[in-house]
Amino acid sequence: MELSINNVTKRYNKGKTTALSNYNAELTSGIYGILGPNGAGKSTLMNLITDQLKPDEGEILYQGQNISRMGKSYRERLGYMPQQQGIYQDFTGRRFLWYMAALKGLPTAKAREKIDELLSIVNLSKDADRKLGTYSGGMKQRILIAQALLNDPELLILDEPTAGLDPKERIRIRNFISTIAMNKIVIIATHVVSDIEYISKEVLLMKDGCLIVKDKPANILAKMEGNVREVLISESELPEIQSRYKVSNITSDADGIWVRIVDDKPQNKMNFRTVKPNLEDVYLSYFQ
Ligand SMILES: Nc1ncnc2c1ncn2[C@@H]1O[C@H](COP(=O)(O)OP(=O)(O)OP(=O)(O)O)[C@@H](O)[C@H]1O
Repeated sequence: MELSINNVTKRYNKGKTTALSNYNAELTSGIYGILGPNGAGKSTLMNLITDQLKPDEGEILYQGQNISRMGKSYRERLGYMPQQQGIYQDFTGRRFLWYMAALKGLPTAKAREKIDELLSIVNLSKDADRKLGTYSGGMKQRILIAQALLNDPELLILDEPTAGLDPKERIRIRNFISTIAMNKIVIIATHVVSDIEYISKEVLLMKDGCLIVKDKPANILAKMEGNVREVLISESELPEIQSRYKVSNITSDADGIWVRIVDDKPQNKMNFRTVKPNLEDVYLSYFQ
């Protein structure tokens, strides 16, 4: 399986806004985390990969073929979970999956088998006959993932799969995604670092429509080694630290306030100690 994004540029507003600029990436099976702040171009990239938008320049190839020319044979291989918008509140979970199976053209016998299997995988068998309007945020996200899996996709696109969820639900969704990712290209767009930190084969950092980093999380973290520090300070020192450094975390305990900063050469006499970087630190160093 191979998805190639070749020199793709996408503009809006009659060319005045460049949402994606000369984007290049090769993706093979595994989980890819696309990380970037609001407006970085993640949704534009998702819409291009799902062939809902056409590039102004460049092309996207799946197994060497231009996806725009593959039409139905591409859609049959694609599963897409869009950002959660008004989902059919009066449908039960099961009816929603039947409806989506019909839209995807699944034969009835295959749909029946698949719907039961997926309801069980996303742990909604017991709630399948309740209306979606009564589902929690996490249950809605899980039924949306289930619909994206109805056609056994080779390519699974998840746009902000944990939006609006509490930390417990977020962990559950993240673990769930990593269990269904076998033999697929899974692309997760998010601005929540913890969604992808431990499950991604590669992380793609996006800024202003450009791909600025594409690498394994371990390699990205290795490059930050030595640049993340902690220091114990008193409350009165906090404003100066905050104005001088990129602060990635503040915690207080009985001894004072622990501040975590990202900086390669802190110009301060304080007792900084070097700590192991995490992806939050990386995100901060690029996006603050
Ligand atoms: N339909 C549109 N018309 C005009 N400009 C658009 C349109 N869609 C997106 N843009 C602009 O393109 C840029 C990239 O937007 P995009 O929605 O792809 O970013 P994003 O990373 O998905 O952001 P978010 O995390 O907020 O969803 C932004 O400057 C945005 O304002």
